[in-house]
Formats: sequence, structure tokens, C-alpha cells
Amino acid sequence: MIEISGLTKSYGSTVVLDGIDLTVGDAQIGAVVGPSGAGKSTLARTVNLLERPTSGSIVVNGQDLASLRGADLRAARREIGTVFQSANLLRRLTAAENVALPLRHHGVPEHQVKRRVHALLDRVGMLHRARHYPSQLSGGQRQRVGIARGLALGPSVLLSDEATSGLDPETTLSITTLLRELRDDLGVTILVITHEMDVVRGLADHVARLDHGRIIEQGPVDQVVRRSDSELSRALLPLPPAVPAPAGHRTWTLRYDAATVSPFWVAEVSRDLGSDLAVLSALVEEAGRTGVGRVTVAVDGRVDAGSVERALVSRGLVPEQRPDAEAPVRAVGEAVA
Ligand SMILES: Nc1ncnc2c1ncn2[C@@H]1O[C@H](COP(=O)(O)OP(=O)(O)OP(=O)(O)O)[C@@H](O)[C@H]1O
Repeated sequence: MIEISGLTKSYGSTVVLDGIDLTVGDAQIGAVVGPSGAGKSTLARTVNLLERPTSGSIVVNGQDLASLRGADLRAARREIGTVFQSANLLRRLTAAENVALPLRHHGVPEHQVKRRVHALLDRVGMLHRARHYPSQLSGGQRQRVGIARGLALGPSVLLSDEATSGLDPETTLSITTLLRELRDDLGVTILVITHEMDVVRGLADHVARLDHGRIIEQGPVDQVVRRSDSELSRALLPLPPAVPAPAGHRTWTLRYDAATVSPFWVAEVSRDLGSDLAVLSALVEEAGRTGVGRVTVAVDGRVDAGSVERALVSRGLVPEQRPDAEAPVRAVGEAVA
């Protein structure tokens, strides 16, 4: 478990992190997202104790790591392993030597180093590449070695700092799957810093949005995606562009919980209204541990808008955007401009 409270970081008079409160529970995966310049890298460097916070605490297993100095701080760094963007492996060392590096640095006896490196490379599926140099590995393989190195000292928290950026979608999926397995097998708490929303959707239990050094919004992913008035929710479930509505139709953008709403709701609402719904854009995704849908539908403008709304709501759909009451509704059959 990691509990970050009131964390601030300033460089001179520039406040980069401004009172961050964030908790990720045991064996949970928390994600921090945010635009460029929000403070994500600074948060990563502060959490893994490469930089000292200006104020606030970082508590891991009941100990405030931010308050430590000297030998205590060096020992505490073992509690937080980091996986960096592009793995950040040393070019002149083999995969095995890269994983051994933190162990040797902490004075682990050589026979134990060999055993541990073997077990770690095996766990991340890289034993067959132990003697390869980083330049002989693919991006995904380098990242697996980076994860093994991050886990070398048996940390309670694994910090993933943009670990999947630059990887293709398939490799990203294999890395996020590995992280989830490691969380389940080792019970390690994972804090993911990323700008990739599909990584958050597929991996995280908890998500926080950082902007201008502050956490603007946070919560469990499966709750955040149900919020209809949330920027984070819309970013997590971006609707593809809608095709134009048929002439004479009004459009609604809706959100729904796939676990509780009938999968046949389009047909059911159409039946309730005696008029067929047209689907203009749709996204149904697993997010957190739930399925969520966002969809834009069009309904014949001759059907009373209040009746449409009641029919949608009674089937569990949540209107996010309603048709503009003032907008003219073209006659059915009239060409779309
Ligand atoms: N050492 C420093 N001295 C002064 N300002 C800094 C320092 N490091 C970062 N900053 C400033 O802090 C802000 C946040 O930077 P940071 O790199 O943490 O953002 P980020 O969210 O990681 O951005 P990106 O996604 O583009 O990497 C920026 O305005 C940056 O200029």
C-alpha cells in the first residue's frame, strides 16, 4: 500500500506538485494520468525518492519514506521499484547483468544474485534472452527486463513511469497483462504514470487525473466511468465520431452500465417507442471490472422527446447529451445537407 498525503514539490518559486493526496491499496493498481506538463514525471521522481518532496508524506507499509535520510533512505528505496519509459537499460550490460545491478548495488551475495536473476527473468518470460544486450531485444522484451529489474529487490510498490509509451498496441497489452499477473502473484502494489487511456482502462483499479500539479478528479475506475459529468470518464471512454443522423431525427448521447442494462436495449427501446432507434456511434468496453457503453442514437423527430427520454431512462440508459429543443427537425425523407 502506498499513501501519498499533501505532497508538494517546488523548484524555487515554481510549484510543480501542489498538495497531492493519493492512496493505492495493497495489490491494487493505481494510475495517474494528465496532460503534458501536468507534473507526472515530477510525481514519479518524487515517489521513487530520486527527488525529495518539498513537503508531505509518502507512506509505504506504515513508514514515511519522505522523512528519511542517509542509510535509512537508501534502505527505504528498496520498497519502491521503478520501471522507466523505454526500460532505460544499460547498453553495455546483458539482460541478466541489468537485472543483477540493483542486487549487486545493495550487496546481495553473488550466489543469491544468480538465483534471483534466474527466477526474475523466468517470471517475465525472458530467460531465453538472459545473455542478450538491450540492442538485441525488442521494445517489449526490453520492458520485460526492465520490469524484472524493478522487482529485483522485492519492493512493496512498483512504479511504472510511462513504461508502455512508444510500444505498439499488442506489445502494450502483453506488458499490461504481465503487470496484472505480477500484482496477482506477488501482491505488489502498482502505481502507473501514463498518458495512455487504454492502459488505464485495461489495467487500473483506481485512476487520478493530474493537472497543473493538482489531482482534479480521482476514484475507482469502475465508478469513474459511470460518471456522466466527468472529463476523466469521457477521456477513458472516447466516443468515435458519429455518422450523420437520418433526416428528421433527433440525437441523444447515452451512457450505460453493461452489467445491468439489457444487451438488447436498442430493440427494446425501439419497441417501447414504436419507432426504430438508429445507432450513429458506439463504444462498449471493459473498464475496471465492469462493462460500460457510450452511444449516440437518433430517433424520429415526430416521436415526442419526453417519451423518448422516459423510454431510455426506464431501460437504464443515462442521457449525457439531449437534442437541442430549438434545433429544427427536418421532415423525414428530407436529404441530409
Ligand atoms: N527541475 C525543474 N526545475 C523547474 N521546473 C521544472 C523542473 N522539472 C519540471 N519542471 C516543470 O514542472 C512542470 C511539470 O513537468 P513534468 O515533466 O513533471 O510534467 P509531465 O506531466 O511529466 O509532462 P510530460 O508528459 O510532457 O513529460 C513543467 O512545467 C516543467 O517545466
